[in-house]
Amino acid sequence: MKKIRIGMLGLGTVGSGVVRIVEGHQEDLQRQTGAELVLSKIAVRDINKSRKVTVDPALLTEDPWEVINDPEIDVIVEVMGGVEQTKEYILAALDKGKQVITANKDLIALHGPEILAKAAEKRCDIMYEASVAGGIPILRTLVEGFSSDRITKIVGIVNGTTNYILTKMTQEGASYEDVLVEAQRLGYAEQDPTSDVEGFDAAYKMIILGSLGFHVHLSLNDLDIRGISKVTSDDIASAKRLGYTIKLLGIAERQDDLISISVQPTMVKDSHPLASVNGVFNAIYVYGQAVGETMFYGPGAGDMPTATSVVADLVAVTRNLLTGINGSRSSMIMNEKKLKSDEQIVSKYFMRLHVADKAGVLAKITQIFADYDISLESVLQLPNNGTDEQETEIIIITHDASKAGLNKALAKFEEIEVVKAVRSVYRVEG
Ligand SMILES: NC(=O)C1=CN([C@@H]2O[C@H](COP(=O)(O)OP(=O)(O)OC[C@H]3O[C@@H](n4cnc5c(N)ncnc54)[C@H](OP(=O)(O)O)[C@@H]3O)[C@@H](O)[C@H]2O)C=CC1
Ligand SMILES: N[C@@H](CC=O)C(=O)O
Ligand code: NA
Repeated sequence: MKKIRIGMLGLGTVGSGVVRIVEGHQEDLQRQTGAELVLSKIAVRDINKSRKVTVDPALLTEDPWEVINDPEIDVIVEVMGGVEQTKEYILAALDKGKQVITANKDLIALHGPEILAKAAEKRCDIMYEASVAGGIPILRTLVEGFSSDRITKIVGIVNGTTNYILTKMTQEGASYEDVLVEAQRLGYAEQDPTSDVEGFDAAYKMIILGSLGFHVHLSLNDLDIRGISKVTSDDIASAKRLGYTIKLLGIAERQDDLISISVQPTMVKDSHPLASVNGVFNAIYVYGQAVGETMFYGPGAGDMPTATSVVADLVAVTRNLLTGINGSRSSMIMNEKKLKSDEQIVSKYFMRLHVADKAGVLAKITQIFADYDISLESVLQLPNNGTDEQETEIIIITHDASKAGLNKALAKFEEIEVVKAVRSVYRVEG
């Protein structure tokens, strides 16, 4: 039986899962591919570190170039993270005609076009199913399952760490800091968890989803990005009171070839299926012109779910190696990218305003909204909590409004004396 030799970069959370699956499911994998999958070399930072899996110490090296330059190795599995240096390793591996599998969304989102071009030039596979939504086979679904349709909207909970934090804050009143530490311990968070909580990890994943779904090269500058670090327990309580749940949503839309894409904490109506996606689970809603609404659900992070996707790529690459068709998917004709302006981005919004508690205040506020063509769905004045009888809070949900109009109204609130503070603003979905 033909042997396919695998060189790994990284043996942490995901890498350990890959070793477990390749070893534990070897017989099934052989039956499916017709080849033996052999782990040949593994680069780590510290070969003396204790590991979650047992591997032959002779396989380990602290020099990734030893893996890349090994002429026996057919496939590089990159599960170490990092961007610039890692890009160098991957480009070098492709240059040597090796197939590449990666779980690295930062790398693909930031340097995808260059890496894909190199893979196409060398007729090599570059596969990255694990980079988006851990265990959900969403990239293959977008590229293959939806190849007959025109995708118009992708809405996703695509970061497990923040969904885990928001769920614990909502259901148990847990503190943001405590839950973040727990998510790190469980292997969900990135090496630098700022990427999770400030929305960058989700943004990288939305860039990948949007690029594959709409056939354009999206980049970081195309997104509005807001994370969850400023979501307060008061916001969560207000959402609950009105029948909403706060979720960090990535939203990519295409309308007449105009695209908008963002990542932001969003008020999701409790009746919407995304509102009940909890814990480390992810879900991606895909709207296609022909198919209508579809939703894909599963674990978004963690060792075994993520490794499932890596090894599925390994099966696909192995099959391609045996039939000699590697690289056939690396080139795709891309559309010209046209982004919506702020006037064209339309949504409902929720906001909490801290205002003076006196006659005429509400009239002033609604007039400002009217000046910018924003009509209101509901206005709720909270009972004064007694700490300051001169001031109170109102909660507003708008009808569909342009982002430009909303920003102008918010700037106006800064100027008028009766609005003491804009406490929070959220997009509303569902
Ligand atoms: N954790 C998750 O749930 C998911 C992670 N990912 C992505 O998978 C990748 C890996 O994540 P994860 O497994 O969590 O990360 P870990 O930090 O758990 O593992 C990283 C591994 O890479 C090794 N490594 C790091 N830098 C180097 C280097 N310069 N040279 C050699 N080895 C190096 C580390 O070595 P050592 O062990 O010696 O320190 C470690 O084995 C990242 O790109 C991440 O974004 C994607 C989906 C889900
Ligand atoms: N840190 C990421 C890991 C998977 O991509 C997450 O929390 O989703
Ligand atoms: Na996936």
